[in-house]
Amino acid sequence: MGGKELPGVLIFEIGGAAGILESHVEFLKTHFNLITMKEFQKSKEELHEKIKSIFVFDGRPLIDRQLLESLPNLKVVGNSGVGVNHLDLKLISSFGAKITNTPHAVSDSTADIGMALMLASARRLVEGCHIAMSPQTKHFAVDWLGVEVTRATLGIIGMGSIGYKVAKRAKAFDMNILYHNRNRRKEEEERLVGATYCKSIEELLQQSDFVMLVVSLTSETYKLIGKRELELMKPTAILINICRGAVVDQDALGEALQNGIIKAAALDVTDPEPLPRDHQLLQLKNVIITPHIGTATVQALRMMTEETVENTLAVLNDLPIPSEVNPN
Ligand SMILES: O=CC(=O)O
Repeated sequence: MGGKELPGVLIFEIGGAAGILESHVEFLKTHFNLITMKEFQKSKEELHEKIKSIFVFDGRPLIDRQLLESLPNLKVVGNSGVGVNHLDLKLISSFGAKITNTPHAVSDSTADIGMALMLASARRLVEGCHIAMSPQTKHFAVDWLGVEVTRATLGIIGMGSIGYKVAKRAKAFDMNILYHNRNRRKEEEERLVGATYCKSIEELLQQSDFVMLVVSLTSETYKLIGKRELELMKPTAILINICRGAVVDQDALGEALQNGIIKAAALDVTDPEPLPRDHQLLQLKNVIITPHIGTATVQALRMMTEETVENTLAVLNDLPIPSEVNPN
């Protein structure tokens, strides 16, 4: 006779850019009855009632009131990734569903991208690459110099799990580490030996050679770095953003880069993504932009899926939830 029915999980699709990886499907199917948005849209209420969870990957499926109203037994929305700014947390929790995310899975890969962008910008890797690979190049004439990250001062804004992993990596480069966080992180300071807490962002901005943004996007961090903050930075400083584009006032950043207020910027995130093709940041030589690839590794994706499964099973089985997001 048939065994216990697996809980239904709504997913956007299998494969494609915002879909569950084909290679993860077998593992997921051992725990859940996966229902794609296409199947869901064609289905009747009976199937809606089976859905206990939604897996959100790369911001999809979009969760609005209409979708929530059609899922009477929804218990949990499991976001793959740490940032949840694309979810209406209050709305979801008003339907009695919990929200989870995957902070552990993403921290190494995102910290790696932070270091990669910092090094690439400091050593002008992208410009160098174009010269070395251009069909026009006859000999290597490079009329600029990079700067070294070794022994430079790195200011990290946001000392969560990603900020901490960045700091650990920066230690290996003998960098002097400053950090700002809403709350001082004494435990991290002890483990990092020598990392200095800056109570004010201003102090960090004034002293840093590299400023790395690693905060969540909230109403408090929206355009946290604007004209005033950029003007506090050294003219030789480089800004690296690996969290969310809207943490920076991009118009002010474009102006600052054009007018020599800061030296360069390296961004894995922009607002919107991608930027309109005529955006001023795309015209500047002292900017590197990557297409939000902080978590785009084989390992991170596998761990994100595993962490989402653990969170979801914990909610469904009334067990302690490893990573629950507070809707407030
Ligand atoms: O952007 C990536 C994440 O939020 O994990």
